[in-house]
Formats: sequence, structure tokens, C-alpha cells
Amino acid sequence: MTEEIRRGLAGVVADSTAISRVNPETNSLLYRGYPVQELADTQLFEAVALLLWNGELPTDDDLEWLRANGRPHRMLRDDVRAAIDALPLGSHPMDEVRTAVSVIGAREGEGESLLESGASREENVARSLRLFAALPAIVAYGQRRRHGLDPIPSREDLTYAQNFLWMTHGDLPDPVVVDAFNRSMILYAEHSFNASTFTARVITSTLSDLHSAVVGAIGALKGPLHGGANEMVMHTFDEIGTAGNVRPWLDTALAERRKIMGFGHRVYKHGDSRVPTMRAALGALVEHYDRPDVLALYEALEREFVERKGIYPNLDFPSGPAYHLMGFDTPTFTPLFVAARVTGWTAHILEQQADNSLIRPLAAYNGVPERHVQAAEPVS
Ligand SMILES: CC(=O)SCCNC(=O)CCNC(=O)[C@H](O)C(C)(C)COP(=O)(O)OP(=O)(O)OC[C@H]1O[C@@H](n2cnc3c(N)ncnc32)[C@H](O)[C@@H]1OP(=O)(O)O
Ligand SMILES: O=C([O-])CC(=O)C(=O)O
Repeated sequence: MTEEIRRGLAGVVADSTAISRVNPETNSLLYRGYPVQELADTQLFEAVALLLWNGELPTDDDLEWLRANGRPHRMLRDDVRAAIDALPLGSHPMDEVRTAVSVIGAREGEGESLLESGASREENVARSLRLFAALPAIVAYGQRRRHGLDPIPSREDLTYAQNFLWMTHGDLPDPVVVDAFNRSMILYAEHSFNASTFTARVITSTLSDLHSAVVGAIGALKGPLHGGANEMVMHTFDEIGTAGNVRPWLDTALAERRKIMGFGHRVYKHGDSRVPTMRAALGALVEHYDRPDVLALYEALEREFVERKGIYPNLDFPSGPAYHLMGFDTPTFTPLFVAARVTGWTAHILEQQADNSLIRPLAAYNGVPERHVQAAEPVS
């Protein structure tokens, strides 16, 4: 039998989803039918989280439910802080976030047994909300710990974006900054069957629990071919230094056949639908902080790379320098992606649970043909 092998599952339609539609032909991305650009222009990230989980934009009652059941979980809990503090200071913040989610999962699932049928949809939506609410304190504490600073208590009177920036910096930044951050969270929230979401669905398909699926997804997101690219973009900016260095830097990088992080995409081959919105947010930040040098480097690298390779930027390219301008340190960038994508992951976990089929593809065997152990002395 000859099997068709699709390496990397490229072009394979593995299942259907009602959560988002990525259309590279029209360069569009819809969340539950709404263009992501419209959502970024008009919505708070927390409303988009509810849209992804429930299928509809929230009513006032839904928002009240979110405030009442989510905001009390914003604080950094002692068990989570102790687990993070037990990690070496030099560990990557994605390891901190992964560990913290494991701790929360053990706490949430306490007393549950594999013999029971698992949490209900209602309970899993509530768990998704609590995890969504808890992640900013974890990410913000990671950055503060690296810089020898104490955590800043969360505030229940602020929006998600305001509170996140508050816990990171201890002050409330200009609305321009809050708006750019809110947009970035919405743009990062969901992207169909990307590698981390697919990982979450694979884990869910074995009837494992929500937090285990999120922990696996965090592991998949960490890699530089996926979420880790936003951190790598900033390393590239640091390495190049100024717009004037782009050409010689790129000459060397291309001669060495290096991957230029923040460019290229498995699905979009003519540009990422989210980039113009994030590029506009970066422009607003550049103006606010008076950092034309950042935009000059961004534009020079984009121009040169697109001209030479015909490969376009993905969302990580504008997000990296935008997070830098907002005052996040570079290792925090991918954890920020986690805080956003946890909404999409959990929406997919709920969808997979609602109509499950074990995900288990085949492999074409290409090892040695069948052979047999030679008769030998029995092992004593
Ligand atoms: C939010 C996100 O997660 S978006 C993705 C973030 N990841 C990155 O930015 C990492 C850099 N980009 C890449 O590595 C790739 O473009 C990927 C992994 C995103 C997509 O990969 P694939 O669809 O498998 O395409 P593939 O890697 O085969 O690329 C096709 C060709 O373009 C080249 N190419 C693609 N992206 C890049 C890049 N960023 N820099 C240099 N060359 C590239 C490949 O080397 C390959 O060339 P070849 O045919 O001569 O070997
Ligand atoms: O869709 C992908 O493969 C990667 C991506 O852009 C995302 O997860 O946001």
C-alpha cells in the first residue's frame, strides 16, 4: 500500500471548527464571523474572550458575570508564587507560566478522579475564565522577579489591559498604550488549527483535562517557529541596531541561510491578515514614545526582506517592537502571547469536548524491515 504523506500536516484539513476562519485568499480572519480588525477597533479583550467561548458578543449580563467571577481571580495566589519562586531566576518565563498553569490545574482538579467523566462544559467555561484572569499576574510577576521587584497587587476596578500594565509597571499608562496592548491581545487570541491549539485539541481528545491541554499548548507555543518568534524578533532588532545596518546584516544572515524571525507563515503566503492592525498600533506607540528609530528599523527590514525573498511579516514582527516600547522585557513577549491565546485554546478545548474523536494519525514506517533476536543466553 502506498500512503500519501503530508509532512507537517501541511494542507491537511483535520476537523472543522466554528471558532475562527483564516482565509489566505481574502487575507482575512474572522472570530465567530466577526472580522478581527473590527473587534480590535471596538472591543475590550475580555469581551472577545466571551465571544470565543460562547459564540456571541457579551450582553451586559455576560459582562457582569465575567466581572463577578473573573476579577477576584486576578491576584497572584501564594501556591503559584511559591512554585515560580522555586524555579531558577534564569529559567525562561515560558517555563514559569507552564509551571504556574500546572499548579492551578492541580488545585482546580483536586479530588477529581479519572474514573469520573470529567468536568462539565459549564465548569470548564468557569475554569477558562479563572485561568484567563490569573495569567496576567503570573506574567507580570515573572518580569518583576527577574528585575528584583516585588509583585504589585491586582486591581478589580480596571479593565484587563489596564490591570495587566498596572501589575507590570505599577502605574497606569497613557490610553494610547492601553489601546495598543488591548489590540495586541485581541489579535493574538485565536488562529484556528495553529500548532499550539492543535496540541491542546490532541490532549483534549484523550479525555484529559483543560489545564493539561493548556500546559501542552504552552510547550508548543514556546518554540521560535511559533510563538517564540515575537521574542526572537526583538533579538534581531537588537542585533541589527539601526536601520542603516539592515542591508549588511541581511546579506550575512541570508548567506548563512538563517531564518528571519517574524516573517513567513504556514497558511498566509501573501501577508498576515493581522499585521496592518498591529503595525498601526506600533505606529501610535512610536509617536507616543517618540521613537522613530524603531519604526525606521522595522520598515527597512520589512522592505529589504520582502524585496529579496518575497516573504511577508507575520503578527510577531510588529508585536515584538510594540511590546518593547510598552516596557515589557524581551523574554516576557511569548508569555504575553500565552495570556492572549489561552482564550482561543480554551474555546477549542470546549469545542473538542463537545464532539470528541480521538486524534491519532498514521505513520508510514521507514525503519529496518522485520528481523528477529538471535538465540542467545537467557538474561538472568
Ligand atoms: C504567530 C505565529 O506563530 S506566526 C509564525 C512565527 N514564526 C516565525 O516567524 C518563524 C520564521 N518563519 C518560519 O520559520 C516559517 O515561515 C514558518 C515556520 C512560520 C512557516 O513555515 P512553512 O510553511 O513550513 O514554510 P517553510 O519553512 O517550508 O518555508 C518555505 C521556504 O521559505 C523559506 N522561509 C520561510 N520563512 C522564512 C524566514 N522567516 N526566513 C527565511 N526563510 C524563510 C524557507 O527557508 C523555505 O525555503 P526553501 O524552500 O528554500 O527551503
Ligand atoms: O496559524 C499559525 O500557524 C500560527 C499563527 O499565526 C498563530 O497561531 O497565530
